[in-house]
Amino acid sequence: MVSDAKLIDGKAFARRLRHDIRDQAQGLHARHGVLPTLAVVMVGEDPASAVYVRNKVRATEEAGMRSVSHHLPKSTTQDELLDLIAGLNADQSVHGLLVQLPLPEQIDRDAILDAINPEKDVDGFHIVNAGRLAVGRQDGFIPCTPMGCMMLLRSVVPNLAGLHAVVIGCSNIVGRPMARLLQQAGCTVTVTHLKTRDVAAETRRADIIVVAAGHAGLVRGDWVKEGAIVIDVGINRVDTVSGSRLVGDVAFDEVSPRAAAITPVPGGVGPMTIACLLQNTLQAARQFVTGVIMVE
Ligand SMILES: Nc1nc(=O)c2c([nH]1)NC[C@@H]1CN(c3ccc(C(=O)N[C@@H](CCC(=O)O)C(=O)O)cc3)C=[N+]21
Repeated sequence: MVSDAKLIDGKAFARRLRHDIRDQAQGLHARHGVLPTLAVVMVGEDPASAVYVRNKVRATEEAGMRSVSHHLPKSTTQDELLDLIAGLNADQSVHGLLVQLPLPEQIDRDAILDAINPEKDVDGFHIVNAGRLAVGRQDGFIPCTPMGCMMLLRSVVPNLAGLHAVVIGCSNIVGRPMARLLQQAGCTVTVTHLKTRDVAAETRRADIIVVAAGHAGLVRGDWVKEGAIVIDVGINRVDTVSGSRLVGDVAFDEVSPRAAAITPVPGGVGPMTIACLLQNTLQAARQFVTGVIMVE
């Protein structure tokens, strides 16, 4: 691809971050004998989830950390999954723990997320960590995708204070935590959702647009103010004549001439999500070490 100053290279940013994390993980191991460890639990056979889980495991090991993965059949009951989580919560050698979503329909997602020890909740999906973020406390885990988006935004504009940000989508995983983080960074934040009357009217006023709608090509050229920064969280697989490819929620060819900076899909937010998962796993291991030192 031609080098383009406005393209935000999430892949390169994530590579550097993973390199730093590797150094820090080695330091922790050398000083305290603690090898940061991430447990990943997957239930069922969702092919996209299987790819993500494999990528997470590989990235964890490449960063010099340990990974433990558990793959359970689609027929797993909620109680069986809760038992596994209880065991991983109690396992002192495991610092970070995540359950890949989505889960099969017989399992209540919230019951599972609530069962994870919040101090191991490296996805930041536990209600306690969501609550910490909601009230502006700094001691929780921040969900990986919004954390990665903030890093990419700050790489373009270090000081976001006073900017108007529009977040499209209000899921607990991306939109809501994203809005909190932008607000804490001093942005004026609008969150649009399915009931919003005119999403384009909102985005046209935005200095920053973050879209996590899961709708290929939703954001069109004329939705975007000249000079805006556009962060595309969408990952949609679309069929082409020669197979399929990944596209975001932004009509990239229309939007990129107008934007001051824009993330591509793939190679934008996705790689940052995984790098931030490693960052949270390192944080969990550090907090484990601090806790051990405090009780000694
Ligand atoms: N408990 C849980 N935590 C998650 O963090 C979680 C989850 N469940 N369920 C599914 C989503 C999705 N997700 C992605 C991570 C990396 C890429 C990524 O690296 N994408 C590459 C492309 C990958 C490809 O080619 O398929 C890119 O955008 O460049 C994408 C998506 C994490 N998720």
